[in-house]
Parts: sequence; C-alpha cells; structure tokens
Amino acid sequence: MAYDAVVLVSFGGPEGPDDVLPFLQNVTRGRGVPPERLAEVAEHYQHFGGVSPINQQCRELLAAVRADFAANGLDLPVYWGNRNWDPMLADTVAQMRDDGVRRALAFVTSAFGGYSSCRQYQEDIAAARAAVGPDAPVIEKLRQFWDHPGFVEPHVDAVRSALAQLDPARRDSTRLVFTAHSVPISAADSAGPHGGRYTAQLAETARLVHAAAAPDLPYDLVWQSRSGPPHVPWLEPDINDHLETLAEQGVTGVVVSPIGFVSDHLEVVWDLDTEALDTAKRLGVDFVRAGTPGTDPRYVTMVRELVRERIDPDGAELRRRLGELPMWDSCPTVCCVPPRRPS
Ligand SMILES: CC1=C(CCC(=O)O)c2cc3nc(cc4[nH]c(cc5[nH]c(cc1n2)c(C)c5CCC(=O)O)c(CCC(=O)O)c4C)C(CCC(=O)O)=C3C
Ligand SMILES: [Fe+2]
Repeated sequence: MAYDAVVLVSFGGPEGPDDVLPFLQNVTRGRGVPPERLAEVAEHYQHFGGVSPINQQCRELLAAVRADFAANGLDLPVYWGNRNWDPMLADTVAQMRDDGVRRALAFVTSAFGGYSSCRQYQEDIAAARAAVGPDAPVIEKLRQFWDHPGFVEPHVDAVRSALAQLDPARRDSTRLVFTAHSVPISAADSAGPHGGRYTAQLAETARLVHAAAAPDLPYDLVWQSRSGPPHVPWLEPDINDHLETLAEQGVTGVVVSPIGFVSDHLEVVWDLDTEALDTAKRLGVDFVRAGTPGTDPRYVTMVRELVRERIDPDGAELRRRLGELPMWDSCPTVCCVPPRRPS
C-alpha cells in the first residue's frame, strides 16, 4: 500500500480570549457537559489569556517530525489538523486533496484506546473526509502507542528528574502518582474491542514507567479533569482526593506523572500545576509534576517508526513495544462504541 502523506491530528485549543467560548462549544456540542462546568473551564483558559499551549506544542512537534523525516530520508509531507480548533481537520484534508494526496497515515496525539482518545479521532477523520467529498484522501490512523519506548522512556526520564527534586531523606514517605484524563465509567468499560482497554493500557504504561524509573517506590494510577454532569459516574479517585488520602497515610512528597498525555497542555498546566499543586500545598505535601514527551527526540523518532511499520516491506519486524497487552493496527468496527448518553 502506498502512502503519500502523514497528518498530525490533535485536539486543538484556543489562542486568544475570543476563541475560548466557541472552542468550548466545539468540544462539548451534544456531549451533555453542564453549563457550570463549561463556565469553570472557560475561566481556566482565561487565566492564561485565553491561550491554550496545545497548538504551539503541535507546531513544535510538526516542525520536529518534518525535520526528523527529512534527516532520515522519509520523503512524506506532514500536515496538521485539529478536532476542535484551527487548523480544523476538514480544512487540512481539503488542502491535502488540493495537493494531490491520495492516501495518508494519521498520527493522533493520544497514546491510548477509548472513545475520546481513539475512536472519536477516527470519527473526526471520517467527518472531515465526508465534508471534503469523494476525492478526499483515504486516511488511516496509526496504532496506539501506550507501550512504545519512544513514549515510555521520556516519561521515565521525567519521573527520574522530578524525583531528584524531592528530599532524598524522605524517600520512604515519597509516592509516585500517575494520572490520566478521567472518562465516564461506561466509556472505560467499552474501550477497545473487548472493553476496559483505556484503563488496562494506562495500568501497563504506569507499570512500565514505575519499573524503569523508581521500582522501590509505591505507586498509584488516578484520574484528573473530570467533566460531565455530577450524576454520571466517572473514573475515580480524582488526583485531589487522592492527595488527601496520601497525606492521611503519612506521605510527605509526591511525584505526579501525567502518563495520560503527550504534552503540557491546559489539563496539565491548570489541573495539575495549579489545582493539584494547591491541594498538595494545603496538605503540606511536597509536589513535583513530571514532564511529558513534548518534542523529546525519542518521541519524535517514534512517529517515524510508526510510519515505517506501515510502509516498509518488513514493517511488522520494526514494531517496538515494551508491554504485553494485545495491539492492533486498525480498530474493528465494534471498538469503543460510544456509550448511550444518559439524558
Ligand atoms: C480521554 C481524554 C483525553 C486524552 C486523550 C486526548 O488527548 O485526546 C482528553 C484530552 C484533552 N481534553 C482537552 C480539553 C477538554 N476536554 C473536555 C471534555 C472531555 N474530555 C474527555 C476526555 C479526554 N480529554 C471527556 C470524556 C470529556 C467530556 C466531554 C466529552 O464527552 O467529550 C473539555 C470540555 C470542558 C470540560 O473539561 O468539561 C475540554 C476543554 C484537551 C485540550 C487541552 C488544552 O486546551 O490545552 C485535551 C488534550
Ligand atoms: Fe478532555
């Protein structure tokens, strides 16, 4: 199968105060997020002048991937389109069509399975192609990469350097805490071809990062950034509640590693660096947040490797991974079927 382009597909974020509300409307259209929650999140964005860091992070990743492709003789143009904000994916796909692209591979900025992390991006791609029409390029999503060394190793190093900032004399009361975006329990239950994959993959990433970075420390996997109406159950505990529990147990310091994310976007700089940090301060717990892959060269190389896996004749042999959970290239149609939303 010949491919003639790669497209980076991401979430998108506002880049000024006037973008915030229309962006949030794009994110939450038809998703039953209460207006109070929306107002609260709008404030988080306005706190940063209405600018989410995510688009700039995508520009930097795009530049790094283009440079890496060029340096390694991979002669494919790299495009970029978002789910929720400019550059919108449909505009990007129209540009790809105008440039004569026939068949492209999509790198999505989420490592995991699940509706929000995987299936919804495939729906975004399908909707963008439908908007462009019958001559839109075919676009195939690259595989999930929760256990790829190019994703795991930057998290490992980030945990190591975060730990180095805590008092070594209090290592006995230090805890490693991994976080990921909470999702409705119904979405977690239906993640992947047989359900439960979002949490299972996160548990595997946590296990791999813990084993390589700090095997002597106890660790937990908890959740952040819960949305939705209060009566709908989401994955728990929340990081803030968990910090309370840890403080009660006598924990004096935490390294918080957001393994659920690939860059320091707003869920990281607000929900962790602002909110969770405040909670930890109030509890008298030392708190260091570990970094995310961002444009780590190993992560950038991973993008090229995922593409090579699919285009090289010996591609299957190129697959690097550290975990043991089942892995697949294209999702079956029954994968991550969106749960019915309670009204
Ligand atoms: C699993 C997951 C990821 C990780 C995978 C991935 O990376 O895609 C993720 C990432 C992100 N989520 C983001 C932002 C938002 N997510 C929201 C709402 C929601 N997220 C959900 C899940 C996830 N979200 C869900 C189930 C909802 C409820 C509404 C719905 O059913 O869809 C809302 C609405 C307001 C609110 O928070 O209630 C916002 C603004 C940003 C951008 C940050 C920035 O601007 O820098 C990023 C990277
Ligand atoms: Fe989200």
